[in-house]
Amino acid sequence: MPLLGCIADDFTGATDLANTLVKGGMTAVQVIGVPTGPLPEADAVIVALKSRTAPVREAVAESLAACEALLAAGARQIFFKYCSTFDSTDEGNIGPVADALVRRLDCGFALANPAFPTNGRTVYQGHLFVGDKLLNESGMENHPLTPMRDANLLRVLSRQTDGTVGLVPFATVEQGAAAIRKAMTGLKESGRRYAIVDAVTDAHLLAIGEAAAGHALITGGSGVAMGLPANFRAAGLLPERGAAAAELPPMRGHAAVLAGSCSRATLGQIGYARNHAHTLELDVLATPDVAALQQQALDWATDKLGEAPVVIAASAPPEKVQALQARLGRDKAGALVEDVLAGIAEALVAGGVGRLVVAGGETSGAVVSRLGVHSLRIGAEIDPGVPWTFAETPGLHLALKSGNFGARDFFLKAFGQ
Ligand SMILES: Nc1ncnc2c1ncn2[C@@H]1O[C@H](COP(=O)(O)OP(=O)(O)OP(=O)(O)O)[C@@H](O)[C@H]1O
Ligand SMILES: O=C(O)[C@@H](O)C(=O)CO
Repeated sequence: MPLLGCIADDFTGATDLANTLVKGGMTAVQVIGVPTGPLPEADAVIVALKSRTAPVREAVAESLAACEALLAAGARQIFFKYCSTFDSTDEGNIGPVADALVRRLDCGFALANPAFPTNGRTVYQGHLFVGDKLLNESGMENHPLTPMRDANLLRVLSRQTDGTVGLVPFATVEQGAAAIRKAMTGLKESGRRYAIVDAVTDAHLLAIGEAAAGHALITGGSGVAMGLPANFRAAGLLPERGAAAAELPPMRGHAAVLAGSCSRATLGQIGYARNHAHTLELDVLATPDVAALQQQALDWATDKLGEAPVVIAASAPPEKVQALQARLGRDKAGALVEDVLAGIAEALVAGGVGRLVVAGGETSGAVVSRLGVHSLRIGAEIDPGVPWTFAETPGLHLALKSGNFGARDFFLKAFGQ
């Protein structure tokens, strides 16, 4: 029976959350899509959806179905995981999904906190920063699917919900769990449905987690989950598991990287790989043809597969992404690239790749679905927010890298190179 039931709006976000929980000593399994059968045994079950950019009704329906499955399995608390850069549009999907979960759980209130200080995401006076930049000046304003042009999370969330949004400010968070709990209760009693809670350090996140021990629903990035294992331990529900929580079978097979993220971090990692690994950059704008791009990649990779990774990227800088979107439309452009990379993944795995890194949440969703992966067991962390995972079917080690995560050498470091 899971202690914590999680609903993640994309696949890399799901592994990021699972990673945090495993580091906190919980076992965690990521289930792909709304579960249809019994849930796997783990302290935390994370249902990974591809709902971040889905139509609102679909995102809400799938999230509610996931919630039902988690509650039916006995989950004591529900966690709605979204991106640490609050990726969404004015239509949703963070607000509508959170609204539906608040109603389903009849809790009237939930905190909202995307902070992840280790990866540079902090929230101060309700404003989200990426490193030393406001969200809307961080590169996220150019995101292909969810451009973020406002750093004020009270405003951003207010546009997506029919409820109201309050703030638990830095000065309160600094005072610790009791003060945060009191402030959240006050906001709930005054009719606020959400509280954006400031957090600049991990200590803040631990205090927020402690303050939310009794909450039916928590919403946020993986950071705010840091404090949750301690709550279950304090309640006598979670034994000490230590490193055993992160054990995976031994790695085997060739190594490969597929990149579909166009984030600054991923573009930097591709730049590094260009000089340190076999790297192919597909020009989707020049050849917007799924079969031709797949053939090009597979012909190129065939004599290069081995211990060292081959890196295949469709990623492009903002002007090229915009040009393809102008030609095909935003969704079609994204879907075409996802289709290309999913097909390449399928052929690479059939050709002996057993260790695969995928960069980008939407991209990971497309690849994992194509490979017929049902669930992922979470292993050790490579870089903050990105663990190795193991998929029993088809017997593959996968690392699903959030677009903006990982050091410049991530694509080599993942394989110990
Ligand atoms: N050259 C390109 N032109 C247009 N769209 C592209 C191109 N390359 C990739 N894309 C699309 O951009 C989108 C990138 O989203 P994805 O979620 O994979 O990355 P991300 O948003 O950086 O990662 P994360 O969600 O983990 O933060 C995908 O839909 C992908 O297909
Ligand atoms: O929170 C994050 O930044 C990531 O886990 C993510 O959701 C990227 O898609």
